[in-house]
Amino acid sequence: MTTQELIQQIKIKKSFLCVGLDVDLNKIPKHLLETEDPIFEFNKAIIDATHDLAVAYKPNIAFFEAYGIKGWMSLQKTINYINEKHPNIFTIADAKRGDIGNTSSMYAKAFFEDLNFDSVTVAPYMGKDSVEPFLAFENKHAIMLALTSNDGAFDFQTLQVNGKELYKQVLETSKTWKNSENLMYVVGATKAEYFTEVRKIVPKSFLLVPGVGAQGGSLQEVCKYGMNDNVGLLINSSRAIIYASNGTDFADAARTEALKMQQEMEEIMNSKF
Ligand SMILES: O=C(O)c1cc(=O)[nH]c(=O)n1[C@@H]1O[C@H](COP(=O)(O)O)[C@@H](O)[C@H]1O
Repeated sequence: MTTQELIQQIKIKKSFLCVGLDVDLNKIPKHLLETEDPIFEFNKAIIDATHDLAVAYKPNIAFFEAYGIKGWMSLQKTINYINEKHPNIFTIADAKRGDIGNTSSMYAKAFFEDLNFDSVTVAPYMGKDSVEPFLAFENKHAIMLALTSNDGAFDFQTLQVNGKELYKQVLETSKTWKNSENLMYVVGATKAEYFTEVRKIVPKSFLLVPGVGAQGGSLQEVCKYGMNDNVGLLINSSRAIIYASNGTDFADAARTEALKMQQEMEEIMNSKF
């Protein structure tokens, strides 16, 4: 999907919500465990209940890999279901990859060619040649960790390097890489006070923002400092939406939570544009 198409969808749906698919068999409703593929059945129900309210889905690959070959097959069924039923929805493989060039090329093939995701999350620690292979695909995007939502973000990302905080250096350097227009960045909602600085360096880029809901970040604060003229934000919520209920009403409960977020987003968009 192109960035322009994503912007279009945000305008049509009045939403910049990304629903995170972090499926844990210990948390899903018990009746689904009797089906042949509980992870897929869970995802399918969540997607059916929220697709008109969300512009993106983010399966977190760890939650599939944890179940071995079966989990990987559930992932494939999930991405195929989204691509076939809802081709206008932006898909994110949250895999946080990045390795020497030839290895990164294979990771990129796995997520872009085999599974046909629109984007994959990558870690910047190994530098240019570990990220550029993900940028070589037309209409595909690498979403690079810049300032993450967890407490450990302060271990390295905010340390001073060359007289500035490391995350700023990461953002600046990445802009010099080949096909950098295919880059988006992760900035955690729990770090709302940093968005002004981030926007000084990457005013136009899309930011994937996890950390609202279960991690306590504020949608209003993020939008205040992080929104640009095209919205430029994908706000992810995983647990607060998908585990709103663990009863047979789980999909309806997920829809209610997603609707609350979408309505808040619509209000923000109406007041800003
Ligand atoms: O790359 C991510 O998506 C990510 C980066 C980050 O800084 N913090 C973060 O929480 N995430 C992911 O975003 C999701 C957040 O889930 P909830 O806290 O349940 O909404 C998880 O899949 C995390 O792995």
